[in-house]
Amino acid sequence: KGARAAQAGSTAKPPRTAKADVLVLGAGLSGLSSAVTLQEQGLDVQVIEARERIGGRIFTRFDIPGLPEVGGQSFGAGYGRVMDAATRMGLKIYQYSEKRLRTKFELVVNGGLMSAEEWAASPLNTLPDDLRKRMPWEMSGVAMQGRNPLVGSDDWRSDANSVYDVSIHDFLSERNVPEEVIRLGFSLNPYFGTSAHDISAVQYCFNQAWVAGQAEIAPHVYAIEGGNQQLPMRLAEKLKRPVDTGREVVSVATNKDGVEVRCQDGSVYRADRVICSLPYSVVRTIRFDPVLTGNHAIAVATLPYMINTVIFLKVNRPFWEEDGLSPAMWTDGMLGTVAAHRSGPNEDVTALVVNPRGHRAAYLDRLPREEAIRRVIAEIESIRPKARGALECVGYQSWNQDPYSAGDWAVFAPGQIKRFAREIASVHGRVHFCGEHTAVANRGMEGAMESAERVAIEVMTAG
Ligand SMILES: Cc1cc2nc3c(=O)[nH]c(=O)nc-3n(C[C@H](O)[C@H](O)[C@H](O)COP(=O)(O)OP(=O)(O)OC[C@H]3O[C@@H](n4cnc5c(N)ncnc54)[C@H](O)[C@@H]3O)c2cc1C
Repeated sequence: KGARAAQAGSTAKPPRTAKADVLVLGAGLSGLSSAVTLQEQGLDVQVIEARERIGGRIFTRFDIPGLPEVGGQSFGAGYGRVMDAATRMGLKIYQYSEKRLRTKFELVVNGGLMSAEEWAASPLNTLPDDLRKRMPWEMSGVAMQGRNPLVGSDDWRSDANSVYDVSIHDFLSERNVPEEVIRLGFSLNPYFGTSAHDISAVQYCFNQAWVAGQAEIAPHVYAIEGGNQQLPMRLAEKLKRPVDTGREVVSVATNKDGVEVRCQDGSVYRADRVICSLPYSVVRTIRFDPVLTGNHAIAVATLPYMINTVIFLKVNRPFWEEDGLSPAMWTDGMLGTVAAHRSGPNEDVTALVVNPRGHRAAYLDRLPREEAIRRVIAEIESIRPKARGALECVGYQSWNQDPYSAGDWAVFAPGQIKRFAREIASVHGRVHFCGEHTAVANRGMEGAMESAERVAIEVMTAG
């Protein structure tokens, strides 16, 4: 409890007692969006939030030049709900420039830089002959090409597709995709899970179908001017009752009169209905009375969350101009990927964003923070000697170590989609569930908004 309070930066406010029609747990995008909708329908809504900050997994570092995003970065042309909400909140959407998106990766294998030609000829490259000239980061696309059985992005939960609910490794292996293609594409810098073995093929197929659908509308990527976190902040400003921050929910009890929610600091809230928007990685630490049951309980207890860390390194000298290479790197080591953050009118590179995922992020999590930072900078300096003395850590977010997310986005292990995807947001008496993990046809921020819409209708139509 102490550690959580310290992480939340909570300022020992006195405990509160309050009552509302609807209590929303969590002031991320899904919780706030459902709260605003229900308020528009005339309900009295109170949102409570553990952190002192609004926005959850949308987190803009307003204090770092260039306003880098620590969480939700960007969105595609099919993010209708996000775009509509941003416009309604008076925010401006801009299109990422080509320059910002297309920073060329340098390849780092075994701790050393390799050009495309060197990679093609390297004994470390054990790809089949026809793929030797392709780069490792292309392998997930190569493997999935022409092999996605999903028709659209909303049929991933159907009975017909449950036969593909095996690991992405087994799915591809059965289709004769070579081991090395699978390893490079799905186990080194995985977008989902920690390796090709612990993630459902349907998860990847769903994502691929969804991304393709976005690109079909328009092949562009967007963000909110001045930082994505402004969207949840503006939504919060619309609420008649201010969001109660620094209140960490520890129990949810339902009786014949309604629901009682208790917080770690002793605050007690009562309401007719509760919307729980917290990630299941956190919900599983909360006491429910009566307890959750069936496949919903299994989902809450076991749904895995991505291990993902975002590290911002301020660049005091453009060392890449000295070694003539791109600042961005794809590595097969501890750093994961290193992206170049561009800001300012000329879109100069002002920071490197190191993004280890899966086992590599978990490894860094096990080190004391100072040591992790030291090793990350030392690793870059070893790969790029001209970077010596040029880097300074200005932000370090391990989403896995953060007690209020306990991971990044939700992912499905093999067999879990078939087992519980359709019951993942079952109504528990007077308690309703939303959040990106419960979305059906979308992912990320748009998934959070989609789930908010569904849960608001659920509450409005409840007896
Ligand atoms: C590194 C990263 C990159 C991403 N990139 C993208 C992207 O490019 N595009 C995209 O669409 N999406 C992206 N996402 C995902 C997107 O940010 C999330 O899907 C979305 O913000 C989730 O919203 P939510 O409301 O479901 O959950 P959350 O934002 O997590 O909201 C839940 C809220 O509950 C609060 N809470 C937790 N525990 C308690 C408790 N015990 N008591 C009270 N409150 C509690 C949390 O503090 C939080 O505010 C990214 C996420 C991360 C982390």
